[in-house]
Amino acid sequence: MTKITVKGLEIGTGAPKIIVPVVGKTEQALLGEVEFLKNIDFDVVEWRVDHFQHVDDIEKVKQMASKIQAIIGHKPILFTFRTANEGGVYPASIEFYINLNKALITSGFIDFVDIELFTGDEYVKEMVALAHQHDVLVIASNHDFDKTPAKDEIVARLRKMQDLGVDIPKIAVMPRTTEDVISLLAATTEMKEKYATKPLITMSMSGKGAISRIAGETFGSDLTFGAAKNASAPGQLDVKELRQLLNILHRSLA
Ligand SMILES: O=C1C[C@@](O)(C(=O)O)C[C@@H](O)[C@@H]1O
Repeated sequence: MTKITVKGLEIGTGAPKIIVPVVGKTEQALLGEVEFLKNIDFDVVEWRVDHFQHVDDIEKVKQMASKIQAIIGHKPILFTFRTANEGGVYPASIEFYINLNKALITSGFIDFVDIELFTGDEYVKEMVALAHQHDVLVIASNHDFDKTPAKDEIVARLRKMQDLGVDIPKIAVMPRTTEDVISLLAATTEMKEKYATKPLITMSMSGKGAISRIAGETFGSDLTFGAAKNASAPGQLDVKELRQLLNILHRSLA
């Protein structure tokens, strides 16, 4: 499996790396969250721009991205415009989704961009090509906030993302039963052991699925989301406790 190194962070080896979301609505709230991260032990910051009150203003979004980079740019920055269909808070047209992502990919302010698989194969391929021209890595994503698809379907979606050329495939699903959590973990291991040529991110959401957010080193997920001030999805653990748990499991595996 190839590992990826971004701003000195090695992804795909050792304990899973921690991504912390920032979800501020106003400029002040957002920059406050980013400042707060200066004293937090984490690996990647995710700006969930769909929470930002000026998300519809591309110039303002670029300005904010430059401010975030100025504060915390020694760590990798992931730009995520989550659509309402997949759990985001701002309903945007596909045209706007594409334009905003393109503007940020070419801005020089981000290291990773999140692109949703279901926006379409051609679009994903186009974004991958553009991102790679600008030294930006692509995390493809898919979310099901209602249920957990069958194991084979989860593996098929992750393989499809990989085949489209993205750098990190990601899937987040909602468990209704403990068996659903086991399906997500089994899919992760199957993907990792049989097909993966890239690092992966998988998680089962909510309290029931929280085990999947700490056990990535065992089952094959290379990054995990933890909350600093505010969570961006159900089941995210506090970043400090998350690091401790990841380190405990890493030591027992070593
Ligand atoms: O895709 C994901 C994963 C996530 O939904 C989670 O369950 O931790 C949180 C989101 O902010 C992120 O973009």
